[in-house]
Amino acid sequence: MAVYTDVSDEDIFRFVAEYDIGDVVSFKGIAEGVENTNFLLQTTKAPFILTLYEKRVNPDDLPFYLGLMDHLSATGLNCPTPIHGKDGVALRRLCGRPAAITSFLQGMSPRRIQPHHCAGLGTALAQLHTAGLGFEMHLPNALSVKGWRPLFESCQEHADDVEPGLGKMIGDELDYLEANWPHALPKGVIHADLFPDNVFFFPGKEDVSGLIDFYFACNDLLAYDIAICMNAWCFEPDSSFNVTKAKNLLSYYGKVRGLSDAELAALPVLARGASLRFLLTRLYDWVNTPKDALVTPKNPREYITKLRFHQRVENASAYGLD
Ligand SMILES: Nc1ncnc2c1ncn2[C@@H]1O[C@H](COP(=O)(O)OP(=O)(O)O)[C@@H](O)[C@H]1O
Ligand SMILES: N[C@@H](CCOP(=O)(O)O)C(=O)O
Repeated sequence: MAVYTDVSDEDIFRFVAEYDIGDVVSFKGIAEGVENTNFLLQTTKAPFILTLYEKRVNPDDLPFYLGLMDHLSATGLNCPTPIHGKDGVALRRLCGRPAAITSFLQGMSPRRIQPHHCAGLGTALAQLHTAGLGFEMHLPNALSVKGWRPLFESCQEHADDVEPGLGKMIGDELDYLEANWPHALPKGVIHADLFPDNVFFFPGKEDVSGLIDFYFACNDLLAYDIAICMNAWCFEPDSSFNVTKAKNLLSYYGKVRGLSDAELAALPVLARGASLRFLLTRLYDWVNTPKDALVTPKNPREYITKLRFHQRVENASAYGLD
């Protein structure tokens, strides 16, 4: 349950009066999500999402996230549009926290991922990367290769509690990635957390209906975002890699934004990096989340398996490309 901050009826009536979005009809907490507090807000005009930004989001980064959603919406990408108050301001405060209202997106995240979902994802991801090229603000990725070692050092002593030998495995992998990271690949705005829960489809339709949760978005290598998606979408529940899903993701991406030979060649190392990034944040949460916390931490072991798979990959043909 991710409602960390309680908002009273009086608070919400007062807050909504600062906008031109009609009157409150209903207002309820959303259980899904882990980072922020989200409410579904129905007014006399439309449904909206109200988000209160919790401790893990750096308030200094919020103008980037909201500005990016404004920018992407203006290009026609279907993502939450920040709603500006009567004074023109989108980022406000509610119950002591930074807060914003965004448009509500119709659609559902897929429960059982099928190969056609990965095709739709590939198209949507390339459209996002292309649309992001015109966005002028800049936010470096705090969770890219430079950030991984300090993150590991903050939880290293507990790594072997998750799996014996994990500390050494991560240390060796960090050495490899720091020496081989492909810094010169094309850069731009990436979503950086485009897991199935952040991608909506209409039932029975192949195209993505919308993308949400831009609160890890940043500037980094575009192909690194593809590697994150490959990990999140192309492994089966039994941990096997589904090459058809990967092929769909990569080939539909390539129809919108062509991938260079250098990007394709770098996919195995990028996929190793993407595995390590989520292994580390999950390991950190695993050892730092109190037993009675509202949200159950995600299992780091899933990303140990994914990392091992990519360590054995020699080139991008393992991902279904000729
Ligand atoms: N703009 C939106 N339109 C529709 N539903 C949304 C929107 N934003 C968030 N949600 C709902 O709220 C849930 C949590 O949102 P998310 O941004 O993933 O939270 P967190 O950042 O805390 O992980 C989503 O799974 C979705 O059900
Ligand atoms: N996708 C991350 C956790 C972040 O979750 P989200 O609800 O903000 O998308 C993971 O799987 O480790």
